[in-house]
Amino acid sequence: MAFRSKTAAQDALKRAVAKAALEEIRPLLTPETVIGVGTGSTANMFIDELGTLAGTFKGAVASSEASAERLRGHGIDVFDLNSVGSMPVYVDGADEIDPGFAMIKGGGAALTREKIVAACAERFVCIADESKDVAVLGQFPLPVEVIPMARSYVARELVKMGADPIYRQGVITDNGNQILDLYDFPIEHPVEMESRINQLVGVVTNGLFAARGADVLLLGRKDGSVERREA
Ligand SMILES: O=C[C@H](O)[C@H](O)[C@H](O)COP(=O)(O)O
Repeated sequence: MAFRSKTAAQDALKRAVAKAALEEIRPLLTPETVIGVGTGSTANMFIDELGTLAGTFKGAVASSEASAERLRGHGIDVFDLNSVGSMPVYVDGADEIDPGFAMIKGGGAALTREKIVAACAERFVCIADESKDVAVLGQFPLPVEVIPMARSYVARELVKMGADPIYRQGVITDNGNQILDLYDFPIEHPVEMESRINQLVGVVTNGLFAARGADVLLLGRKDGSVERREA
């Protein structure tokens, strides 16, 4: 998976929130601490910052093979989630976040592992540039990870729910599954919609992180500042 930002200016905002995230979690890091680490261009910048503290904490659980590789490249030990108990914090980006701290994630197809690792963390720190800050979720297409043989069935069911699912061709998730993206699908009630879509047979999970949203948002502003919001 290659993650790129559209502009150098956007990269600067992501770098600023990545640095802010490191300061946010620094007090939690002890030689016994394992933290959860997300996926994407913003998470990559966080991993690069985290690399400066490699050796001062135990390690990380990664939400994708790509992040695991990057963590190891910085000398950070990567643990299987099954060998780790609760983690104090999970740090990850988002494709959109609303005022209630519900998010759309999965633009990089890592949604399922992200949701699992986030579920095991006491706090979710979302790191994002201000373009991700929206009043209503759904401008960004909502990803739905499906078991390959169920793709057409799930797509038909999603159409009945008023969505316009598009198969993300050529993309296989780290779990060996496929992605349907729901375009032009404004989401007024994210908790209900997350649950409704997840109940379709063949859906592994969807990219709404609403029942378990973020706890802290670090938002990079165009003026170079980082705004901190807490749920
Ligand atoms: O599957 C990818 C993840 O959900 C990312 O956290 C999300 O797409 C945001 O990525 P980026 O930081 O590259 O905008």
